[in-house]
Amino acid sequence: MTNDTQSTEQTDGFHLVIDALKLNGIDTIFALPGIPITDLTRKAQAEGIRMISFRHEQHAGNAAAAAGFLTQKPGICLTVSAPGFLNGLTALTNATTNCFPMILISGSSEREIVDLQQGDYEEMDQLAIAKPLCKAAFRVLHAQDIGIGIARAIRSALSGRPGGVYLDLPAKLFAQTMDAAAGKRSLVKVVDPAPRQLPAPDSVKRALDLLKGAKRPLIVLGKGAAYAQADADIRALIEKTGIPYLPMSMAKGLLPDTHEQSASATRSHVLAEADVVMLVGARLNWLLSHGKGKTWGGANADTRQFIQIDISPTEMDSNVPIAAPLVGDIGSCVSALLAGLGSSWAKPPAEWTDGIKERKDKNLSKMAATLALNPEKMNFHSALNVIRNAVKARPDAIVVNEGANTLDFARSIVDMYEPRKRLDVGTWGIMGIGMGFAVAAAVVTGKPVIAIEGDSAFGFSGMEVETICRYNLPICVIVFNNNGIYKGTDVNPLGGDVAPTVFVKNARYEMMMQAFGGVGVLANTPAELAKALDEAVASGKPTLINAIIDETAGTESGRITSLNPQSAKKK
Ligand SMILES: Cc1ncc(Cn2c(C)c(CCOP(=O)(O)OP(=O)(O)O)sc2=O)c(N)n1
Ligand SMILES: [Mg+2]
Repeated sequence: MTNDTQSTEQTDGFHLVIDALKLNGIDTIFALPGIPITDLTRKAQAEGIRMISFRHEQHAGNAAAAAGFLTQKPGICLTVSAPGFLNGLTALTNATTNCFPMILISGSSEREIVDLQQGDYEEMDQLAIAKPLCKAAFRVLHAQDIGIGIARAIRSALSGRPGGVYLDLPAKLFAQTMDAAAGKRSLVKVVDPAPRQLPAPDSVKRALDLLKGAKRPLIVLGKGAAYAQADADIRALIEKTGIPYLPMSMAKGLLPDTHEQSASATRSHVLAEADVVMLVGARLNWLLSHGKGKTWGGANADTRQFIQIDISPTEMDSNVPIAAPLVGDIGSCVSALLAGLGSSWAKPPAEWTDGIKERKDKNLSKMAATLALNPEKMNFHSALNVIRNAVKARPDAIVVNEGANTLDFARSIVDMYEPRKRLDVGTWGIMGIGMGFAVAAAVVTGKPVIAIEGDSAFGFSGMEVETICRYNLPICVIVFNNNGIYKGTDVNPLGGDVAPTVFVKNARYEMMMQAFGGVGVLANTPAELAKALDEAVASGKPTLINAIIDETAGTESGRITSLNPQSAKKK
C-alpha cells in the first residue's frame, strides 16, 4: 500500500495487471477461469483484451506458446493455482524447449501460508516448482511492483533465446489498492524487449570463408529461422549463394517447398555428403542425429565443418565442434552474411547441385507414383495427397500436425509455400499440441487452419472442439482414424482386454464436433475427404472430418521406431 497523496482515485491489482499487459501490446489471453483469477478474466475482457477460455490449461498454454511463435509477442496463459498451474507447466516447458515466447501467469496461495505449509486451498510453492522448467520465473507481492513484474516477464520471454516465463501472482495481490496516479506511474512499457545482437565482423568473415571454400555446402533452416521473421534476407542468402537448403519441419515455407534449391526430397544424401553445413536457428539435437553417426557418415564425415548461427553462444559445440560460430540474432547474422557476399560469389560446383537435382527428381517421381496409387483407397498417402492439393490451393492456410505416421508422412507429402504456416510437435515430439496450436493460429491470424491429427494425438486435446465451436473459429480438424496408436491391429495375446495401443473401432469422432454445433463429416474415400475439406476451408466453419484410414498401414512410432528400446530376444 502506498501513501501517495496526489489523487484520491484508487486502482487495484486486477487493473494494474490488465493495464500493464495492454501497455505492452498484449491483446489476447488464453485462460481457464477459477479461484483466484475468475474476476481477472472478466475484467480483462471488459477492458478489451480478447479472452479465449479453454477446457484444459495445457491447451491454453499451448495456444499461448504458438501465439508467441507466430507474433514475436509473448503469448499469455492464465490459470488458477496448483492443479491449474501444473496443467499449464507442460506447455510452459515445451515452449521453453521450442524457444517460443510465452508467459504463464498463475494465481497462487499467500507466502506466509505456503512457507509454513499450513494447508491452504490449492497450496503449492509454484515459483520453486516452475523455476527449473522455464527460462525465468518471478513472483509479485505488492501492487506497486506489478508493472515491473510484467515488464521483467516480457523481456525475459522475448530477449536473447525466446522461451517460457512463469509469473506468480498470489490471490491477495489482486485486491490490493493504491493511488491511481501512482499506479499509472508504476507501469513499465518495455523498450526494445528483443534487442538485436550483431555478430562480430571476424565471425562473419570466418563463416563466409568456410562457405566460399566448400565443394558440397548445405544450409539447414530451423524453426528459429522461421521465428526470426527475416524471411526476405534468408531467401536472398540462399538464392544468391545457390547453396541447397534443408528446412526443418517448422521452417518449411520460408522458401516454397517446391523451390529448386530445396533438398528436402534428398535429405539423407545431403546430410551424409555435405562438406560444410550452415545451421540457421537449428540445433544439432536428436532431430539432426546430433550431427554425427550414420546420418552424417558419408565421404566427408571426418572433414565436415559446421557453421552455426544462434543467439546463444553456449549452443555452440553442443554435439560436434563448430568451426565457425556466428553468435547473434538470426536477422542480424543473415544480413551481415549477405553484405559480405560481394558481387562475385561463386555458386557451388555443378557436380554437387546436379547430383542433388538428379536424386531429388527421382525421389519426387517415386512419391508422385505412390500418391497416385489406388486413388479411391483411403490410406496415409491418398488422404495426405488431398490435403497437399488443398494447401497448394490455399498457401495462406496454416497446417497443424501431430501423430506418428500421420506426422511423418504429412511432413514430406504436404508442401508449405509461406513462412510460419506449419505448427507441429517441435523439438520434444510432444503429442497434445493440436487444438491449442490450432486455436492460436486461427485467433492471431484469422486464416483457415487445417489440423492434421493422428487419432491418438487428437485424443490429447479433443475436448477443445467445444472451444473451437464456442469462438466459431475457421479450423478444420482431420482425424486420421486408423483405430490406434501407430496402427489399429495389435491384439492382446491372452484375449480379454483389447491391446494397449488400439481404440474403439471406427470411432465416430465427427460426432464430437456435431455435438457442439460444428460440421462433422465421415470420410471413407479421398473424394469425400476432398469435398469436405474444400467446403470447410471455403466456409470457415468449425469442422471435423473423420478420415477412416487403413488400420494396417502404420509402422510402430513412425520414423523414430529406432528409439524404442529393443527387448531381449525371448528364450
Ligand atoms: C505427451 C505424449 N504422450 C505420448 C507420446 C508418445 N507418442 C504417441 C502416443 C503417439 C501417437 C501416435 O498415434 P496417432 O494415432 O496419433 O498417429 P498414427 O496412428 O498415425 O501413427 S506418437 C508418440 O511419440 C508423446 N510423443 N507425447
Ligand atoms: Mg492412429
